[in-house]
Amino acid sequence: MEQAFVFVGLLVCLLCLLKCVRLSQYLLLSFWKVLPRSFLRSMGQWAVITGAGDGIGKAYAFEALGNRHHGIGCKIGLSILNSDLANLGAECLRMLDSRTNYLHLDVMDGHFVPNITFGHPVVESLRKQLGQDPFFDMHMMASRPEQWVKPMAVAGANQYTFHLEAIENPGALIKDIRENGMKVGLTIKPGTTVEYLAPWANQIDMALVMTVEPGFGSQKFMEDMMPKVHWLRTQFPTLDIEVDGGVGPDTVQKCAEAGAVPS
Ligand SMILES: O=C(CO)[C@@H](O)[C@H](O)COP(=O)(O)O
Repeated sequence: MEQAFVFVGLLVCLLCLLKCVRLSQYLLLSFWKVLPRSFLRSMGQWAVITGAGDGIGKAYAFEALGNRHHGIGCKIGLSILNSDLANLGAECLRMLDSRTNYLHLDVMDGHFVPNITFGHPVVESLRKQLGQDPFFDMHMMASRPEQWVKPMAVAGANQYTFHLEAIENPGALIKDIRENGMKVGLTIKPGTTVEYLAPWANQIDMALVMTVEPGFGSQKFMEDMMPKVHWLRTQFPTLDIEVDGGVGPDTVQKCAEAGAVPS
């Protein structure tokens, strides 16, 4: 008899716990406006980036590949770098219509990399045109990434990814990004050892492995960067890993097999 009471009590506790979890998820999705609902629902997946280097059509095909039953099962974030920048809003809408999971926005300052793209004013205009839902993943190829945290947050960025090579004190920058309501990404160039990410891996939301020299789209995928992805997956099984540069239908499987998608 006593055991029956204990069993019923445990069952009631389990049901209450389940209700609490569902209530907290509802509250998180309903009141936490920092991230779009669609992204909150997709949290915990893995991201692979492709530019439109081979034309947006091919990138769309790649996006479909990523979401079809090819066993890849990761998020696809199309880079806007190679799109028609004179029609950026329309190009972003086309990418969103192709069901890209998020938009990868490449910010280049002409100093950290030998190229210039756009800054927070463009981000603000895109946010106004595209609405609050699309997730903006900012790839900051800038020498002073600490300078742009607040302007990008105010403009409507959701994730702020900075280069380890560009900062003396990643911890302070990580703190500032979070205090400005954005997720934190940390990235390394092909020439940087992946182990340098380790001290920060538990403080960030995503690690980005560059598979091209940052600065330009349409470059050749550097397959020798895949051991970095494998190392990250092995050391940090739950960390979001993003691969960026020359990723497309012919290379995405290599990213997945290396660990950009959890086993
Ligand atoms: O950061 C970069 C280039 O520096 C990337 O985000 C590229 O924009 C990706 O374009 P593809 O290499 O896929 O064409």
